[in-house]
Amino acid sequence: MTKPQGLHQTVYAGAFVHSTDLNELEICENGAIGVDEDGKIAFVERNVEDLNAVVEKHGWKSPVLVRAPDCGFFFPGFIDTHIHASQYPNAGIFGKSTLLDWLETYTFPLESSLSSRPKAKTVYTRCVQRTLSHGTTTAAYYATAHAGSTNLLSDVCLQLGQRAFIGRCNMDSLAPDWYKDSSASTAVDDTRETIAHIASIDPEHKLITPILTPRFAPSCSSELLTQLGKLHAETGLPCQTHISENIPELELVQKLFPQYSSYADVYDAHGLLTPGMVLAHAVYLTPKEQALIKARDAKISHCPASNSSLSSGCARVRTLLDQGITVGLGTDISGGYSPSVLEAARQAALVSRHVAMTDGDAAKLSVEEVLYLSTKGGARVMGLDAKVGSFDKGLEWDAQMISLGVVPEGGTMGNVDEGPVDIFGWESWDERVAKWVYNGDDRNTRAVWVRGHKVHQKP
Ligand SMILES: O=c1[nH]c(=O)c2nc[nH]c2[nH]1
Ligand SMILES: [Zn+2]
Repeated sequence: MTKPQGLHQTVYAGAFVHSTDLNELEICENGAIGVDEDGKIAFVERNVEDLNAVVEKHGWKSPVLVRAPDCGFFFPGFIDTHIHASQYPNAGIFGKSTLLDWLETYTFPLESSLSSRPKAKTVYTRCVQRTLSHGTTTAAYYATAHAGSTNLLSDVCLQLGQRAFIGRCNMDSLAPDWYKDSSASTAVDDTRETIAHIASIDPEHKLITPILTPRFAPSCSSELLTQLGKLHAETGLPCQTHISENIPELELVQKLFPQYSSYADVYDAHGLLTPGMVLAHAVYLTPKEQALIKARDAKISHCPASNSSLSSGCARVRTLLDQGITVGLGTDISGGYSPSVLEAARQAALVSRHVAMTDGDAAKLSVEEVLYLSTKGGARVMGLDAKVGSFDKGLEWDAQMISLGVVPEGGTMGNVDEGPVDIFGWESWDERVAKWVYNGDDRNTRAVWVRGHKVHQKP
């Protein structure tokens, strides 16, 4: 992918909402954001009364104008810091299973079946279309152990215009014979093949970046973790894995890696606990592990819907944030049932209230905080905060246009197709945003852009 083709100077006018900090959401009712031909934000104007004067001030001749709907706003694209594209067909299918039996019963058979390229193409195309339609402009994907199908996922993301991190799943241990890497060295060779493929289709990683992906410690030999640690140091590529998701998994790690002091220490000892590492779940981290993660500046992907679905536990997000650890949100399809980061944000808020029932009110996450985690926090987790996550000059235009339903006078049912959020007109802007967080879905996502390119339009 080279310079975006066919872009015009565009002014996005109307309300915009974005996070400036963990606790702070800027809501600008009359804004104008200018996006240049490279898909970058050239100016952000507030309290705009005369749009022509703004355009003139910036010396723009005849830009394209895109207006937010009357009861709507522009919002940064969501960043899903942990999602298994290969598990998308199983979204919602988990019964009463928990992590280790869920992997055996549902997950390995489905992932293994994606050795079929036509099947992988169907699954990946639908997954990317679906997540785009929910406003996900960046996703950190797990594919499968197959290099060929993993490459196909990179192709699909590039073609459909989604910013993505693509990881071939490394697993040479404790998995069925019919679905695992035959050795550490074949696993690394296959991973190198996926890195080379991305270099051939997007050499500058403008949209697609490889991400090293040891599935989790129990499914990797020490030799494989060592080799991936070396590859991480050699290439500087980011890395993702799972950590401390449920109790039997912790016991398994203790059994398999008795020489290490903790789960986090296993990754650390293999050169994998670095600023480029994204650790999903982190439900049962000890204070010592949290301190180690903070010291190494590794990042955490909070996956609340998955943690509830597989009855894994409740991650202590407030504690992690208070330690200064960088946290983002993950849908974790298909441990999680929904491809929507908005749903993950809602679940993060609700799970934090369950935590508050035992730990106290300070654990509660606000609307502002969960929206931060789903955008700017996610960008920091993925090392993208100089590119995306908010509406600041110089960042790329990864954005979604949200519309909320306006209830007509008399309350007729005329416009229920506008989506599940009913705005009566007397709500403050803060309240409108809160209603979107707790009730909204993809029907409210009217259009989505990545690097200035429109990648989804509600039909
Ligand atoms: O939520 C999860 N999904 C997975 O696919 C997986 N593999 C190991 N551990 C895991 N956790
Ligand atoms: Zn996962």
